[in-house]
Amino acid sequence: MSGNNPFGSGYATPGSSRSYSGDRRGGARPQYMTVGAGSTSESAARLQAMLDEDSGYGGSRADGELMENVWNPGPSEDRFTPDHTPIKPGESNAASENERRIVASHVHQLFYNQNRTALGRAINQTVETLRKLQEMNAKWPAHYPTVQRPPSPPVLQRPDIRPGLQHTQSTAGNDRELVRPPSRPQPPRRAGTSLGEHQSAESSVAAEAKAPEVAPPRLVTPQLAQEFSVLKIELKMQGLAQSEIVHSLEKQSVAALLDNQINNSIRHLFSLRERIEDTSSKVLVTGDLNAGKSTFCNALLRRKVLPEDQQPCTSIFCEVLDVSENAGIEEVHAIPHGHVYNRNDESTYSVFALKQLEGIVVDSDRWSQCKIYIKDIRPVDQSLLNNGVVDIALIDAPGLNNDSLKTTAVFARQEEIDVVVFVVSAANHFTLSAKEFIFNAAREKAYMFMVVNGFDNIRDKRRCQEMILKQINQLSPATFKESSELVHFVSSNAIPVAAGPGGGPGGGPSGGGSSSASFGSSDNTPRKGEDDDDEPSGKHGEPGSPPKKKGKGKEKEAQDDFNELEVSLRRFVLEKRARSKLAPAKTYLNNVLGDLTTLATVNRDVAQNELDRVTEELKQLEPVYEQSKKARSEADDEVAAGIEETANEVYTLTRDTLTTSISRVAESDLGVQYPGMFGAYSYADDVKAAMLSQVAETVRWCEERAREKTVTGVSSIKSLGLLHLGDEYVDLTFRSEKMFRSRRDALARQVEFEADIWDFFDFASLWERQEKVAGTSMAVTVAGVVGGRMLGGVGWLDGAMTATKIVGTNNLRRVILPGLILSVVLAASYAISQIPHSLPKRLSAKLAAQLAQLDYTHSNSTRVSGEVRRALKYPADKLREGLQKSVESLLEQRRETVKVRVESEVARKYFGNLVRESAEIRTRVQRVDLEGPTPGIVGAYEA
Ligand SMILES: Nc1nc2c(ncn2[C@@H]2O[C@H](COP(=O)(O)OP(=O)(O)OP(=O)(O)O)[C@@H](O)[C@H]2O)c(=O)[nH]1
Repeated sequence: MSGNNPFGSGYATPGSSRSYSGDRRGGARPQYMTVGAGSTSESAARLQAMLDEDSGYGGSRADGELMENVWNPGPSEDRFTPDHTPIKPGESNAASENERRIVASHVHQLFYNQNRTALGRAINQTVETLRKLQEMNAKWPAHYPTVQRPPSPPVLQRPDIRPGLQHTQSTAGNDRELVRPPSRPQPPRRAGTSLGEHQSAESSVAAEAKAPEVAPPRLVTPQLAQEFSVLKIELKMQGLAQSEIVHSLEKQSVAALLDNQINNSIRHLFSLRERIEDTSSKVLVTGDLNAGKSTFCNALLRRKVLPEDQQPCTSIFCEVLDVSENAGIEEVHAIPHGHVYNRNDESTYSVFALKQLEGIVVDSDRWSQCKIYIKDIRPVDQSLLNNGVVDIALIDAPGLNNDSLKTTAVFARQEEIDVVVFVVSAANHFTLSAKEFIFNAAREKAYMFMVVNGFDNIRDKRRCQEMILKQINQLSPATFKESSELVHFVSSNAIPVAAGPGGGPGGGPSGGGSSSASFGSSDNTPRKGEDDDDEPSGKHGEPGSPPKKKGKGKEKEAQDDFNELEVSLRRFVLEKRARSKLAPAKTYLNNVLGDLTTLATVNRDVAQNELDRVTEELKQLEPVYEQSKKARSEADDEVAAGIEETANEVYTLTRDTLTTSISRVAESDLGVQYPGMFGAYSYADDVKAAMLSQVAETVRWCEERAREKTVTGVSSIKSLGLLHLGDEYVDLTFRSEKMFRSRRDALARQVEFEADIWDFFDFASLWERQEKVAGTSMAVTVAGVVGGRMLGGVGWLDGAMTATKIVGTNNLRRVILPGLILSVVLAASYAISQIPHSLPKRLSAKLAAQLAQLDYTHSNSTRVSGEVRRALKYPADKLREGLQKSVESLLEQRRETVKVRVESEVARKYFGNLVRESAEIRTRVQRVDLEGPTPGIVGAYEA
C-alpha cells in the first residue's frame, strides 16, 4: 500500500517492486535500491557515481579522487541512508525479498564491525599517543599556540539557530558560531560528540596557511589561525581574552592545563570506545498523549506487554529489553527516583512480575522508569529485540505534555538513544507539545521515524496524509524528504498480538481478555479497527491506487503496511546505529588528531628553533668559556706574582732604610742640646730618646712607602678585575690609612739600656787624636799646645810627653808632679768637653747592638711587608673569587645550554614523529566510511 508523495517527490518503498530504480537488466550492472523515484537520493547518486568509476571489485579508487567534486557531508551528519543492498536480478517474490533483507542486514553488520574495529584501534592508538604526549609535556612543556583572531566579521544573525544545542563540552566559540555567515550547509551535530566538528572540514594546519597576513605575531609564541577543537584550554577570567590568559601564564602552568585537557580527551576517548563496543541500540518511542505508543510497541513485539488505555496511562519511561539480558527471566525492574539502575545491584530497583506492570507505569510518584525483560516470540529474522544482529531496546515514553516535554527532550538527547520514533495520532495530528519536541529534536536528530497511528479511524485518508506530511515538512524537512521510508501511516491495533505471559497487562494467560476496551483481541488475532469506509488507504495515499478491499483484505493491508514499517524501522535502526555509535568516535578522533598534528607541528618547529638557537649559543659560548678559564689562571698568577713582588720590595726597602737609619743615627742631628757636664746624664737620656724616636720615625716612613706601594698594588688588581670581569667586578674601597694601626711606642719599651760612665768618654777617639799630633817637641810647645789646646780638647798626651823631653829628667822631677796634675786636669777637661761627641756614638752603638739583638730590622721589615701582603690579599681573593664565579657561571650556562640542546633534539624528534603518527592515524580514521558498504565489495557480493 505505497503511494506517491502528494508533494511531488514520489517515494517508493523498499518492500515493493516499485522501489527499485532502473530496469531489471539481467546480468547488467548491479542495481541498487534507491529511495525516491522522482529525484535520486543524494547517497544513492553518490553510490552510483562511485560505481560508474569503479570496476566493481573494489580497491581501485584512490582516496578523495572521486569525492572531490561532491559535497560530502561530515560523518556525523545524522541522515538517512538508503538501502545499499543489491537485488539479485529476476528475484521479486517475497521469499527472495526476505532473504535479501537478511543478507542486507548481515552485509551491513559486516561493515559495521569492520568500521568499529578500525575506529577502536584508532582510539587505542590515539590514547597511547596522547599518553606519550603527556609524558613529553612533563619533561618538555609543550608550547601552546595563540590564536590569531581575525577582524570581527559582520554580524549576521542566524535565526534558525537557537543557542544551547551546539556544544555540550565546549562553550567557548559558540558565539563565533552564531555570527558566522552561512556558507555551506553545516552537518547536524550530536550532543557531546560534535565538539568543534565544524573545524574538521579543514585541518588547522591548512587553515594556518590561510591565516591573515596582517596581525603580526603578538608574542614569540607561535600563532594559529584557528582554535583547537578538542585540546582547547578553557580559561575564564574577567576582561581577558582566552589567549591572553593562556599567555600570561607560566609555561609550566600552560603545560599543566594542557595535561588536564589531554586527560579529559583520554577519558572521552574511553567513553567513545565503550560506546562503539556496545552492541545494543535504543529506540525511544515518544509522541502525544494517547497516540497509541504503547499499542505500537506491543505491535512491534507482537505481544501485549505494555498497558494500553483510552486515557493516558504511561507516566514513566518503560524500557523493553530482551530476556537474554536478564538471565532469561521475564520480569519488571522498577527503578525508584534517585537511583541509578544497575541490574547486578538489587538495591537500585524492585522486581515485579509482568502482570504488575499496569500498576507501575502509572505510578510516577514512586518510580522514575522501569526495565521490562521479555521474550521476543518472533523468529530471529523478524524480531526487533533479538534479531541476531543488534540488541535493540524499545523505550515507551510518557505522552508529551507540558510536564513531560522537557524530560522526554532530555531523554531523547542522550547519547545512547540511537533512534527516535515519533507516534502521532492520525486523527489529532501534531499538538503544540509534539511540534516543539520535533522542532528541537530535529537539530540533534535530523531524521525521525514517524508513525501516524490510528489510520484506521480516518475516513479521508488522503487528506489526512497530505496534512500530516505538510506538517512534517515544516517540522523536519529532512524526514519529509525521506518520507517514504520514514513516515508510515498505520493502525497498530490491526496487528495480532499474543497476550502477556501469566496474565500480562494485555490479557490473561489465555490471552483472551484485553484491558483495552477498544480491542477485542485474542492471541495472534488482529485487533479490529473501527473504520469501515472504502476510502483508499495506504502509505501515501496514491491517487491512482485501486480501492481497498473490505474485511479480511483490509486487515491484511493494514498488516502489510505495518510490516513495511517494520522493515524500514529495522533498517533505519541498524543504519542509525552505525552512525550514532561510530560517527561520534570518528568525528572526535578526527578532531583530536587534527589538534595533535597542529600542536605537534607547532612544537616541532619550536623545538627546531630552540635547537638552532642553543647550537649557535654553544658555538659562541665555547670560546668565551675557554677564554674565561685562561683569564682566571693568568690573572691568578699575575696577581700572586704582583703581591709577592710588592711585598718583597717593601721588605727590602724597610730593611735597608732601617739598617742605614740605625747605623747612622749618631751622625744625624738629634736636636738635643748638651747642657754641660752637670747635665750629662740627662743629656744621655735625651739622646737615647731622640735616637729611638728617629728609628721609630724611620719605621713610620717605611710604612708610608709600604702604603703607597699597596695602593698601587690594589689599583693594578682592580685593573685586572675590570679587564677580566668587566661589569661583574665588584669594586672594593681600599682605605690605606687603616694599615699599620699597631702602636709605635712599643719600641721604647723594648729597648732598655742606660748610659754608663764610659759612654761619656771616648778613649778610642782621644787616642786617635793623640796619633794625629805626634812630632811636636817643645815643652813650651807642650805648655803652649797644652794650654792652647786645653780648650780645643786634642793632643793632650802628646803635650805631656813633649814637655818631659824638653824639660829633662832632673828638671822633670821638679816639674813632673805639677805637670802631671796639669796634664790630668787638662785631659779630664778635654774628655769632658768631648762628651757631646762621644756620647751619641757610644749610645748609637749600644742601640744598634740592642736592636740587632731584638732582630728589630728584620722583624719590622717582615711586619710591614706582611701587612702589605695581607692588604693586597683581600682584593686579590675577591678577584679570584670573581674569576672563579665567572668560569663557573659560564660552565653552568654551558651545561644548561647543552641540556636544552639535548632536550630540544629529543623534542624535535618526538614532535616530528608525532606529526607523522597523528596524521597517519587520522588518515586511517578518515578512510572509515560510515556511509555504507564500499561499491567494490557490494559488487563482489553481487558477482
Ligand atoms: N482505532 C485505533 N485505536 C488505537 C490504535 N492504536 C491505539 N489505539 C487505542 O488508543 C488508545 C491509547 O493507546 P495507548 O497505546 O495506550 O496510547 P499511548 O500513546 O501509549 O498512551 P499514553 O502513553 O498513556 O499517553 C488505546 O485505547 C488503544 O486501544 C489504532 O491504530 N487504531
